[in-house]
Amino acid sequence: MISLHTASIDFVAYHLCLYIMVAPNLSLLNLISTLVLGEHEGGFLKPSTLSALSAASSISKDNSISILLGGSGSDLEKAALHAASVHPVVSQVLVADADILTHPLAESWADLVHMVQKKDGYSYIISASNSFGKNVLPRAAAILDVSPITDVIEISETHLFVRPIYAGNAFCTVRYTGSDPCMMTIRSTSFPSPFIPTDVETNAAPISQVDLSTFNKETHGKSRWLKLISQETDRPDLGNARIVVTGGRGLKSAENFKLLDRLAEKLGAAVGATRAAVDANFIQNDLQVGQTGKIVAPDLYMAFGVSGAIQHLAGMRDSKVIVAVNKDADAPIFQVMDVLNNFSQEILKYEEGENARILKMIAS
Ligand SMILES: Cc1cc2nc3c(=O)[nH]c(=O)nc-3n(C[C@H](O)[C@H](O)[C@H](O)COP(=O)(O)OP(=O)(O)OC[C@H]3O[C@@H](n4cnc5c(N)ncnc54)[C@H](O)[C@@H]3O)c2cc1C
Repeated sequence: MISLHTASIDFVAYHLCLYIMVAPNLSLLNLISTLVLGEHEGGFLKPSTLSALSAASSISKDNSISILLGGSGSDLEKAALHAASVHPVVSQVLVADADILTHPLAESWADLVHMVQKKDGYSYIISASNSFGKNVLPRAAAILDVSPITDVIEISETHLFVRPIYAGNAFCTVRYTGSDPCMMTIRSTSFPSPFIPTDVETNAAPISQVDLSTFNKETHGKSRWLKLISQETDRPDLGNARIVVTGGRGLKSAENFKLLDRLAEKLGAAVGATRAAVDANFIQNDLQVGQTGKIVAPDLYMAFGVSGAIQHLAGMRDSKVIVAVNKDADAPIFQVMDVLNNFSQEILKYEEGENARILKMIAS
């Protein structure tokens, strides 16, 4: 039985009335909240997650941003501390401590995202457009019954986004009209992170554990983590390198590709390749740049024996300065290059800025 005292009815009526008067103005309060799917390695957030944060912070300055981290052990704890202090835009860090979340398996991660969203009701869920985000986010979106927007390169308004189509040959402006959450993957190269860690003591965001009591680890058996095969290298990561030297089929052999290695060594650059070079076994496929490879936007991109097919340009056309070395004057790469293959002459002409210094260094 429910019995309400008249005074309490007055109290409820008063507050209901107050709510109705205030409700139309709720939009002015701008209650935007964003969940960023965080990746970490060695106890630090990966640069791709910093870019996702940068994108989240560009939605609105009143955005309350949470980072979701998964995994276990000391790496997770350290990464949570890093996330909490990486920048004041981070409002909280959510930590899901479970072994199954250590690896980027889509089934378990998508279930986690679904669970967190059901509890906290975010307006946006953002991930970098890399193998992790491309794997997890669409699956989570399907479970949440919303349509994700992929490869966002610009956030024009809170629900207006720009993304490339036709392998980067056209840009499409998309308005999201669906219900919350608006889910998107962003191109890291379009949201460079200006974040530097803040003072851990004074600016750390709160860290909370995600309640995993309803997270059924047994239902995630459709895929299984086997192992990670990675090459130990001192070179910068292809996706984040400031300089990339790329070889195409024009290099003609794996032996000639080693010349690129030596150049990359000298410049502190990453080596890239075209699909034709990969298919010809000149180099391993994780170095492929392009539509079906990595997307890069370094300060300097040097293409040796690369024709410049649209599928390749899709992965590198946002590079700041493009140098092309090719014997065919009609090669499409010359439509996007800044410096011609007649090296030494052009280097002399190219007088300005940091890139000129780099080019002169190559020439010497
Ligand atoms: C669905 C799809 C996805 C694809 N995804 C990608 C992708 O992600 N990345 C990618 O790169 N490609 C991709 N491709 C392949 C792409 O279409 C091209 O085939 C490929 O990029 C060509 O590579 P290339 O420039 O090395 O080879 P080629 O087109 O054979 O060009 C070789 C170039 O070397 C030059 N050359 C030859 N000898 C010399 C010399 N001695 N000195 C200087 N220059 C010389 C030639 O003039 C020529 O321009 C994709 C294709 C499809 C259909």
